[in-house]
Amino acid sequence: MVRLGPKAPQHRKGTFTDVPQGLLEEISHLEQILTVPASKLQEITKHFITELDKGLSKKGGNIPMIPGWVLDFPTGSETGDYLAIDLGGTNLRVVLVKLLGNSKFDTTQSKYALPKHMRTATADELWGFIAECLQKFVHEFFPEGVSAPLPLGFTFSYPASQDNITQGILQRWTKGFDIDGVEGKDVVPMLQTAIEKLNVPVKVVALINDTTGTLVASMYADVETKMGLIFGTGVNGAYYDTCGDIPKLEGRLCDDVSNDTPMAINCEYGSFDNEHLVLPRTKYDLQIDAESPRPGQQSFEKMISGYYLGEVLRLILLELADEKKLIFAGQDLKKMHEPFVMDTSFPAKIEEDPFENLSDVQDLFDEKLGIQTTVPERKVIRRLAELIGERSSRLSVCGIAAICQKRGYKTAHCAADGSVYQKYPGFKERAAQGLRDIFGWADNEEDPIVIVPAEDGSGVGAAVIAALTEKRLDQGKSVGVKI
Ligand SMILES: Nc1ncnc2c1ncn2[C@@H]1O[C@H](COP(=O)(O)OP(=O)(O)O)[C@@H](O)[C@H]1O
Ligand SMILES: O=P(O)(O)OC[C@H]1O[C@@H](O)[C@H](O)[C@@H](O)[C@@H]1O
Repeated sequence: MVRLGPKAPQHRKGTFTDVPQGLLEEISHLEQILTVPASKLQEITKHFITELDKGLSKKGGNIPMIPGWVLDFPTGSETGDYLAIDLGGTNLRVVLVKLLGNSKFDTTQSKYALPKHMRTATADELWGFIAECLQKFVHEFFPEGVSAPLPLGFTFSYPASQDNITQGILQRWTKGFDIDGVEGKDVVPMLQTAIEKLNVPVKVVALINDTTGTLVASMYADVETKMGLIFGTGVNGAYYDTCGDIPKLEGRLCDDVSNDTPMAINCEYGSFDNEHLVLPRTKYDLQIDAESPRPGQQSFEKMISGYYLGEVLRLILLELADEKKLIFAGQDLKKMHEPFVMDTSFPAKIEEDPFENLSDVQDLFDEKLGIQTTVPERKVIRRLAELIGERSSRLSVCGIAAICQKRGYKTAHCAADGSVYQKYPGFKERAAQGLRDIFGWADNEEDPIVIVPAEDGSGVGAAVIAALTEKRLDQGKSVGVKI
């Protein structure tokens, strides 16, 4: 049988014969609560579809389903020079995009790690940090200065409501952010003020979510693109609906917009199942939620995204060591008690260890946590990382399947970005298997719906959306609700 598309990763060949019975029993319990069978994926997807519809209704629901005011498909012939910034959960990027037309583009970019304290800094510190990064970038790449302010596409990777493309009212912080004075406010004037304070010749012309940018950038380069996806610090999906299928926009659209006018939707589906009806949450997920700055929010994201995967592993290991005294006897666990001390590269590196004695895992725990591990303990650590990684990959595709079934896509290129998609070992193969388990495709055929690497959504996507917006404004067309 020839199976096309990625295959599930090879499990370790080693055995668990040297693992003590008590620990074996714990592992089999954890395998039970962390494994998501095909039937469960199908049940979750079914509920996901009703939640997507609810988000577009007048009444609303758990999933925000934010109209992104991108009312045209990219043609691939957009041209011009645009600046873009991308405020993600881990990094700030500044990108200069030259749209060359013919689906081609050239980018120049700089990446600035968000200072660790930024999640709980003041609003002025946040906007000031971004304006300074912009100032450095413009000084470096435009040393002679500019004749007119550079148009900027501002990619803001948080749920922001928009009545038009140059507005973004932050609904709530996610990914552990908790900065006062921003929620409920329009972030565009805040950034523009900070830019003007430093006399940086830049004007914000569009506010974009990174996932909408991913959708548009990928469609600019590949017309088969049906959705943009982020599996990074956070998780999200974006796709094009049509204005006539968005009940909550009824009576709010301008005359130049008809029922079949496309509308990019920033789903913000990290909040899926905040009512806890279908997701198989464990006590570790409940603890992460309770201890987060926004308990009760982003239930789906907290089970699967980059910001949290290492934390799930840490909580389980801590329970096995501290409470059950089954591992790390006599070790100093002080470091391991630090919340979020394990970022997602931790389980990723554990799953990547190619050695049967897991010597890379030994080094990781020794260097990062000061913990000496035995071979049986490392085998348990490895199995836990596999369970957490596989659960994330499989749950992650429920949003993809729900959008495809809602829109009736029989085939699709689903453009994905983010470090978990790009770097987490086995994510791609496990995600592809999850889609097969949901759709039950025949074994001897190519997968009709595939996850493909996205184009640079927060850079090129922001530039293409800025170009589409400028074109609409030049034609006197609307880019927001009826005033
Ligand atoms: N090797 C890795 N494998 C999987 N995830 C990783 C790896 N290294 C870092 N990460 C996670 O990826 C997330 C950063 O995602 P990325 O998409 O690069 O940034 P952003 O979310 O700011 O756009 C962080 O949560 C980090 O824990
Ligand atoms: O690119 P990042 O930082 O991983 O963000 C992914 C998603 O993270 C979610 O928490 C945000 O609400 C979304 O707006 C965002 O798209």
